[in-house]
Amino acid sequence: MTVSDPIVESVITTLSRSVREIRQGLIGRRGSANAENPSGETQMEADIWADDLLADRLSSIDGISQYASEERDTVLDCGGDTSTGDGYAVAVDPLDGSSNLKSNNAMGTIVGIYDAPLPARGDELVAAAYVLYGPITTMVLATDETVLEYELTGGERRLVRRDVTLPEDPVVYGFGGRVPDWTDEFRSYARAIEQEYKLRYGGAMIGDINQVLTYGGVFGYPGLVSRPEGKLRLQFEGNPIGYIVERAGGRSSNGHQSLLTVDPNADDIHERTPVFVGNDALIDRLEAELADTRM
Ligand SMILES: O=P(O)(O)OC[C@H]1O[C@](O)(COP(=O)(O)O)[C@@H](O)[C@@H]1O
Ligand SMILES: [Mg+2]
Ligand SMILES: [Mg+2]
Repeated sequence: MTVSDPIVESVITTLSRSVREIRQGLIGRRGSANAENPSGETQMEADIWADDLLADRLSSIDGISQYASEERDTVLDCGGDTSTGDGYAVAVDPLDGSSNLKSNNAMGTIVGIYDAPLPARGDELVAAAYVLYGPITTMVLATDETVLEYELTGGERRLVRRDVTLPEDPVVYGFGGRVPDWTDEFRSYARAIEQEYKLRYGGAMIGDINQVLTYGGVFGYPGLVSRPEGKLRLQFEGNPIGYIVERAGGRSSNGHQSLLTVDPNADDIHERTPVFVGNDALIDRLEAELADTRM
């Protein structure tokens, strides 16, 4: 099944065709690159390699005017002018959860396609997708029309689920950050959720989000006492995941409002944000618990 927007279709086709190579290329690149990304995190060899590969391929697509990623300081200009509506901007987390390379656990790739120059609000997304490198490789793609799940084999994508929707009865939860570093308000929310649902936390957001989309529930990486802005990045992680979960009938939040309505810091493409996504009722409860912490 192809997407009606030809630029989005080109990005998704290019991503699908690159995934086998990325997966194969992880072998031999599990070590640290002895370098830091702009967020100050140690980069793995595979982070840099996957970023170069995706930058090269996505930036050469007709209609893509900007490429940005977690692994590079600045936005890459690819021709065209996003501000005049001439082309889309792609924001990429080339490998999500790359610290899982060491222990050989799940990882992902995230792509947000914005109809605005970066950094942009999440409601400027026209599509977002993630690839999950699990026992099999799958991709979830959200557009304004629907959410689709594909299996990726041999460079091709095979539709396995149409109109992906969060199940109504939530089952799982997963929260990041060390418990002593949680705020009192978030801890109180987490304690209640723990009594009701099953813990699923794998150290790669994409793996955990895919569980939420499959079983229903809530994923969160909260603001911490030591780092109120949290860990995840708005442009590369929060917005695309918020868009996918909202399109699938759930909600996203930074603790107080939908991630898609947050005005980005124009000077910081790597801005971090608390991220919460999941079933409506669970995000409502979270926002009620955090209401008094609004700045
Ligand atoms: O190790 P922690 O603190 O649990 O953090 C895990 C979180 O950080 C991330 O790995 C951040 O993403 P990157 O690996 O792309 O930097 C998320 O995928 C995951 O949810
Ligand atoms: Mg990530
Ligand atoms: Mg990453």
